[in-house]
Amino acid sequence: MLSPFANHAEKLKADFLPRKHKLFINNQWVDPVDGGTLDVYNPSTKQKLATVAAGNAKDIDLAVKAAEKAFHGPWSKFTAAQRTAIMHKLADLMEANIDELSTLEVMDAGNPIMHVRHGDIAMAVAYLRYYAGWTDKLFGQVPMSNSGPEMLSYSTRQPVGVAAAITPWNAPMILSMFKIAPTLASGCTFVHKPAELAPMTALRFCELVLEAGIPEGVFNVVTGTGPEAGAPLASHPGVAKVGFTGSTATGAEILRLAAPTFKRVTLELGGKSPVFMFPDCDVEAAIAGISNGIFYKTGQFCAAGTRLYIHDKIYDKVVAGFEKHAKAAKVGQPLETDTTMGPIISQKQLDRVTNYLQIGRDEGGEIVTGGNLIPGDGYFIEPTLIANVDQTKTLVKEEIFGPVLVAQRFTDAHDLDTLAAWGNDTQYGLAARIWTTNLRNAHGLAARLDAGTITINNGFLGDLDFGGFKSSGLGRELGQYGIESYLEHKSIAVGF
Ligand SMILES: NC(=O)C1=CN([C@@H]2O[C@H](COP(=O)(O)OP(=O)(O)OC[C@H]3O[C@@H](n4cnc5c(N)ncnc54)[C@H](OP(=O)(O)O)[C@@H]3O)[C@@H](O)[C@H]2O)C=CC1
Ligand SMILES: CCCCCC/C=C/C(=O)O
Repeated sequence: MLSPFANHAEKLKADFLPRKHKLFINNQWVDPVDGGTLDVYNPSTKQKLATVAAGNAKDIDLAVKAAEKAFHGPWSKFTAAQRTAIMHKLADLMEANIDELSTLEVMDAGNPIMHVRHGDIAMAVAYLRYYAGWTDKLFGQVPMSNSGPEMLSYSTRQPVGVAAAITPWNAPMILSMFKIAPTLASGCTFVHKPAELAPMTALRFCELVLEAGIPEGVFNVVTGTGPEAGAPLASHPGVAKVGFTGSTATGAEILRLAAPTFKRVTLELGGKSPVFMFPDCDVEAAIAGISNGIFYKTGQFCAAGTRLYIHDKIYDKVVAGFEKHAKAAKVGQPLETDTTMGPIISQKQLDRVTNYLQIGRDEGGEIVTGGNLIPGDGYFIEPTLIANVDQTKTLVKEEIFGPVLVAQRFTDAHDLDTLAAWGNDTQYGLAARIWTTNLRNAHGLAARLDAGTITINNGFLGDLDFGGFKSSGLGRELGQYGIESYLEHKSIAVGF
């Protein structure tokens, strides 16, 4: 069946993709100073998609200087209402181009079109509009004075300055938007280093920025590698804030790079999120939840529920149910609208997943379903469930970042403290999922778990902020907390 998105793919192949892609600095498309390039590949075909510029420290310096100038330029005179209006205009442009943007992101990152079109990109538009509503709600305070009527104290908030974003390949547009929207709402300016494996929507987005009329220097994109472009951005003295999503190891490096100039840093890092399934839960809903949760982005999702703790009474039913969903899943070309799961992003990531599967086997794990590569053009692998594991096993502790679940049993003999201790027994604390209709189990376990986002009878994310405990990160994105790190607080005391 020809995908209704195929015409967008053809148009992109004929026009946007073959262009000489440059860096976007000061509202201009510019060549990188040293002229480097990087090839970008489609993970579902292994074919070259495009060639982009490989920026380095010199280009980062130009971009940060443009952003610094813009921070003090016309952008600083924009009223809150004007920032709101321009953000809505950008959101309108995203909506007008949503099928094309979604198709481009699918070709670049490999996630299924229906997830990208109706999930990632639609949500990115929603987050842009959400933060457009925050521009005039960034209040300071006026306390009752401790010093009596002789003094008036008040606080104000102001944008921190240049905000850098360093983003990964698994959800390129939405993870960028987690940073773009609060940047624009707060009045900061922006320099973005997208992932070298999937930078194409970040570049197409710059054209919408131009069309929306965002002033020069406010929004800049430097493509390139982590060490060559990401590191100089994270350490640049002109940058006030770094928002990073990616691996825990690189997050630690970002903190180190940002420390000498005391940048505000938010990190959204890895996860190994537990899923607790109690016998009183809606078992079919829970099976659908764990299945969709691991099909989503082929398990390359930081908050994926990957460690199952299933009550003995429903264990066999859940495992059989997942197997049925896994066998029925359509793993394949992500531009086809009935595709359930796309490819892994690259050979390196596929090797990482298969290496973990081998470790799982070597440590005595039983592959209940999946475990095999799927022959074809891209980096495809079956959704996999591994049983016969316990807390000591590598696959229960480490982030795999692929479509792999590990399952363990619990019984009535295990109390909430024991379950929470298992849940908390990793370096991570990003998300946790609880399936039960018992209020005591639901809220009692949620209270005991160290995780930034806990869902109860819902397998995805919540409506509030997003971020993690422990090695899963620092700070929060989204919601009210998500804009805090883009603002400084200033306390002013007036004597009479
Ligand atoms: N939390 C999440 O959502 C994600 C977690 N991961 C985890 O990370 C593992 C490895 O993936 P990987 O792509 O290497 O993730 P990284 O954390 O290395 O990459 C994320 C971003 O950081 C950049 N980067 C890399 N090194 C540096 C550096 N020294 N200074 C500044 N920026 C840098 C990358 O650039 P470049 O693209 O050039 O590498 C990319 O833009 C995955 O298997 C998964 O476990 C990965 C992606 C997302
Ligand atoms: C439709 C909402 C998608 C949210 C994706 C968030 C991804 C996070 C990550 O993997 O870091």
